[in-house]
Amino acid sequence: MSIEPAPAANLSEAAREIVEVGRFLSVRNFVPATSGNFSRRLDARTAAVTRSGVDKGELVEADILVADIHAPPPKGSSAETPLHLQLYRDRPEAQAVLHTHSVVAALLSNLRLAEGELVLQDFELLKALGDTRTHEAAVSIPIFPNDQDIPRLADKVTAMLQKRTDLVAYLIAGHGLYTWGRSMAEARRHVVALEHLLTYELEKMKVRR
Ligand SMILES: CSC[C@@H](O)[C@@H](O)C(=O)COP(=O)(O)O
Ligand SMILES: [Zn+2]
Repeated sequence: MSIEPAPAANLSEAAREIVEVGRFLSVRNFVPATSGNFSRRLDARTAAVTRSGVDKGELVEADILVADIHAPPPKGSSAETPLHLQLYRDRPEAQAVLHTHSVVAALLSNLRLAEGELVLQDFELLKALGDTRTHEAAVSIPIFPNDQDIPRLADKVTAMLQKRTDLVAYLIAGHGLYTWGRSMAEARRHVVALEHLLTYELEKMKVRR
């Protein structure tokens, strides 16, 4: 049975969810310094997105800006806003998008970039991702080379999302993780589960050396 998407949020609910998730991810060291950015869909046309350059563990409501998903990003919003808006266009069911910068996401994506993807398999925790129901599933996480040209990177991600309807996340090499969900709770669960799964994968590489 698939999970019903959470209803779109009003701006103050969305801001509260974003501030809360920022604290949650920051205490786990998933968004060091001013890294990471978050968003929450408001309706079919708009999303709330974090301001650029602030510590994402110390967000306040005024750091949450409203973006039109079909228009250029609002002034002052995250440098990576195009990656969020593109996801709301490509995945109508997406209600929240979270971007984190953990050590394991940056390191493993660097080490495995040449493969173009990580295929996660044989872990019980895979069942925390989307509609995955068994550890026997193979969950693919594409890895894109890092790029300071965010619109160009967003175009590459869009091309991938159009081909692959099964995706729940992607990595940017040496940079971090993007994941999304049908609610903020689901997106947050994806971050936590993926952090563990990436750690398992990295440990597996050490054991096999
Ligand atoms: C502090 S370096 C990280 C940034 O370059 C970027 O990748 C990032 O995640 C945060 O950018 P921001 O513009 O604050 O949303
Ligand atoms: Zn980033």
